[in-house]
Amino acid sequence: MTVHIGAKAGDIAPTVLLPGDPYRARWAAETFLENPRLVNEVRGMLGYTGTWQGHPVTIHGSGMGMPSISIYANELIRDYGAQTLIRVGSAGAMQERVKIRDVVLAQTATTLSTPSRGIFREINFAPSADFGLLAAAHRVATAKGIATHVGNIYSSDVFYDERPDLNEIMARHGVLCVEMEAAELYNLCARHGVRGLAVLTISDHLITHEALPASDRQSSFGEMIEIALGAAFS
Ligand SMILES: O=P(O)(O)O[C@H]1O[C@H](CO)[C@@H](O)[C@H]1O
Ligand SMILES: O=c1cc[nH]c(=O)[nH]1
Repeated sequence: MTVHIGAKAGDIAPTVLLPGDPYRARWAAETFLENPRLVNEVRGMLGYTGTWQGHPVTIHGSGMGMPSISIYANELIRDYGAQTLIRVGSAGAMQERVKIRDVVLAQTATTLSTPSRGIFREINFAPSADFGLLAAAHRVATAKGIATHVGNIYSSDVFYDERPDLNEIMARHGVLCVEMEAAELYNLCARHGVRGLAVLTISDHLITHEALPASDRQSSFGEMIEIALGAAFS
């Protein structure tokens, strides 16, 4: 057990999927895993472990924002030995060609700052996905006929942004979408030498202002879960 995860040693699989929403963790575990069992509910941050095609998998909420995912990713890696961490999250599209419900594979994550800034100081570290996982996710998606966008995303500290000029600059530099956790996940995976990837589904559109309801964000993003699971065990 750790401060934030009540699972016993051995209850967490080496492969962990990390949705921001703990209820998406429950939905994904009940929908995609065989024999899912609840292994954590400290602070309501639900975590389930089961198997997928015979492979042990944990699906655990990360909470919203980089400080929150930092807590869970640190404990999962350092205390439970997680080796592969795949964020499965929602995101807001920043390009017209990226549509609602499209899937984005985050090759890199641009930020203004992350919880790791205190370590990196003058270094503009480039948070990047594990290439093997990224390539596998692209192969799995292509084989399933799911079109994906692959590229740079924006990991923001805020959902309600008072700086529209930042979005304009990001969009002009080809950034595909905005979310709130991937950059710090990539920083931590690099630091600890484990594999990290973010697979995202577009839930909002910053240009058209379309937005999916909370119920869809919780329990209708199956394609990204299938891509994440397929990539983890390719
Ligand atoms: O749907 P999740 O995975 O929580 O991801 C996105 O949704 C939350 C904001 O609504 C942030 O956590 C953002 O990154
Ligand atoms: O961080 C996020 C997540 C979904 N949609 C957004 O606009 N921002």
